[in-house]
Amino acid sequence: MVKNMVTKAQIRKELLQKREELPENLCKELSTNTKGQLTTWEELQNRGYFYAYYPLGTELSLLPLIQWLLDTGRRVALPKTDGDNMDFYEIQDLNEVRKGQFGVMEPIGEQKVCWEDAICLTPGVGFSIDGGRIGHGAGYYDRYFERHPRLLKVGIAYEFQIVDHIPTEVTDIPLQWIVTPDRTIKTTKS
Ligand SMILES: Nc1nc2c(c(=O)[nH]1)N(C=O)[C@@H](CNc1ccc(C(=O)N[C@@H](CCC(=O)O)C(=O)O)cc1)CN2
Ligand SMILES: Nc1ncnc2c1ncn2[C@@H]1O[C@H](COP(=O)(O)OP(=O)(O)OP(=O)(O)O)[C@@H](O)[C@H]1O
Repeated sequence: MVKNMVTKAQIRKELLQKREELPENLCKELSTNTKGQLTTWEELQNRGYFYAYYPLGTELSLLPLIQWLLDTGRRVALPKTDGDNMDFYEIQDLNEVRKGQFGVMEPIGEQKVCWEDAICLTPGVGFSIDGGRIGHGAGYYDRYFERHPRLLKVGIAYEFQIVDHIPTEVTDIPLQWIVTPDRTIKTTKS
C-alpha cells in the first residue's frame, strides 16, 4: 500500500466519530430536509418502488420520507442480512420491524422482493462525488448491486460525509446520485 494513502478504514473511523457527535435535534432537522430534497426530486416522482433503510444510530434518517412514500401509495422494502447475504423485504407500516443482526431494525416479513427497477436509497459512512462509497466494511451493498445492476443507486449523506477521495476496490460499484439535506447531486461517473 502507498505510504501516504488514507485507507478506507481510516476514513470510516473519522467519519463515524463525526457522526456520533451530531446532536439529536440536528439529526431530526437534517432528516426533514432530506425528505424535502427527495420528495421534490423529479427522478423520484414517477417511481413506485423503493429500497430504503431503517436508521442505525445517528445515520441520516429516512423515517419521515418512508412514511411519505407509504402514504402516497409507493411500495417500500428494507434490508435484512443473513450471514454474508442481504435481501429486501416489503413493509406496509413502519412498525413492521424488529432488532436483528448488528442491532439494525429489520423487516419482520419473510417474503423477499425483487424490484429490479427500484430506487435504492443507500446508507453509508462516507461518499465521494465520483460515486464512491464506504459502508461498515461488510460489502453487503456492493454484492447486492452486482446481482441487481438495474437499480437506481442513490447515496444518502450528510454534507460532511462527502469527502474528496475514496479509495476504490474492483468490487466497488459506483452510486449514480447522492442526496444530502441540501442538494441532489448526479455523480461524475454515472
Ligand atoms: N441502517 C442501515 N441498515 C443496514 C446497513 C447500514 O449500513 N445501515 N447495512 C449496510 O451494509 C446492512 C447491515 N450491515 C451492517 C454491518 C455492520 C454494522 C456495524 O455497525 N458494525 C460494527 C460492528 C458490529 C459487530 O460486529 O457487532 C462496526 O462497524 O463497528 C452495521 C450494519 C443492512 N442494513
Ligand atoms: N461483489 C463482491 N463479491 C465478493 N466480495 C465483495 C464484493 N463486493 C465487496 N466484496 C468484499 O466485501 C468486503 C467489504 O467491502 P467494502 O469495504 O466495499 O464494504 P462496504 O461497502 O464498506 O460495506 P457495506 O456495503 O456492508 O456497508 C471487501 O473485502 C470486498 O472485497
